[in-house]
Amino acid sequence: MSKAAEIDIASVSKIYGTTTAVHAISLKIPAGTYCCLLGPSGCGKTSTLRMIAGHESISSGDVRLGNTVVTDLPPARRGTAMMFQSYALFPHLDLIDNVAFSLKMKGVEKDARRAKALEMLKLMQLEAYATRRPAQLSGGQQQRVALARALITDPEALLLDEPLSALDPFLKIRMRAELKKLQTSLGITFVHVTHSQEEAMALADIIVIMNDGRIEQAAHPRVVFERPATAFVARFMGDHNVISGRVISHQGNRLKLSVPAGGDFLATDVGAAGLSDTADIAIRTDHVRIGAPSEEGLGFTGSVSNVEYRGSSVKLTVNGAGVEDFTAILSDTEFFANPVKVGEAIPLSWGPEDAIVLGRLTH
Ligand SMILES: Nc1ncnc2c1ncn2[C@@H]1O[C@H](COP(=O)(O)OP(=O)(O)OP(=O)(O)O)[C@@H](O)[C@H]1O
Repeated sequence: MSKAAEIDIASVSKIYGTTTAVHAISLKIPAGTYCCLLGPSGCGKTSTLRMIAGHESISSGDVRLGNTVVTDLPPARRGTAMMFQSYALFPHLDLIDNVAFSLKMKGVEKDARRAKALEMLKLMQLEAYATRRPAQLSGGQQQRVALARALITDPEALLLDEPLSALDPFLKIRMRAELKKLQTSLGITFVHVTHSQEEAMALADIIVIMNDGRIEQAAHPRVVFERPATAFVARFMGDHNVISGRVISHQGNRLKLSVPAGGDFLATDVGAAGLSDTADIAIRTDHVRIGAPSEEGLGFTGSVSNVEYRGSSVKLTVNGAGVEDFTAILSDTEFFANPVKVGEAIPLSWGPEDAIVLGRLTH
């Protein structure tokens, strides 16, 4: 019953006056995918979403939905529905009529559209409020009405602009699960703009990480986490130590990096890099252990500058070998078996597969 559509974004740019907000991005979002556009404020996520929706003109390039080029189509003829961050509900209508509104415009008969609207409200756990007006709801409830209203049009793709940002933390997590369940049961393509790494990791089949109007990486969350493509992705997703230095040797898939006034580090080149005489490597914080390395370059000795207890884990910050604020996340069991203190000098190490060479975007 679902009618999902692939979204094909081909060399799409957005220029506002003298600002290029989106630089010729290309991306294919397969039909039925939950896609999160993730990145810092101003990176071009919302502009990209609004160009897919048709609420913003496309400066150059094309957007295709299924087999249709929608670049010049108005929003209502694209087969997409957008859920806005500002809920845009009608203040004088009750929830049922708000949600049923687009069906009314399509000429759907009253009982049928009200029944469908009530079904959508039930999906959002709002049936008890069906006869209220939007002003009698909390912000979070209003947002769920907006979601119900977008979905009632039976879109091929639902576009969501920061849909969870107005909700309190508990509701946010509950609604996050609801969104995923909804997307899975409807089977349609969701494109969801978010600032939150955690939200994107929890929801997405594809995370698209944007920076300064460009796509740094588009991949499954596990790939993004395990194989960040660039230093930006590794830093933005967190849980990696990113070290920059000068390349002193590169043999097979093994690279040796020298940090100015510091130590040498080994990393595995997984093929992403277009290497120059400098390189960035990423080391997973949760794969670092206290202890001497098995091989020179797979660890260093440094001074503990901070110890942070996190319940099931402990976060250590260590300075040494020319690296500031190197992070190691140890399990609580591991840490408390041999606790260390601030100011102590400790050896840290990791395995050859835990340090990878990062690529760089060529613009
Ligand atoms: N209507 C506009 N006129 C001029 N510049 C704009 C306009 N809309 C956005 N921009 C600029 O384009 C860039 C990208 O904005 P966009 O809203 O797409 O980013 P974003 O990643 O969604 O940011 P946020 O997370 O803060 O919403 C920013 O530099 C922004 O200032």
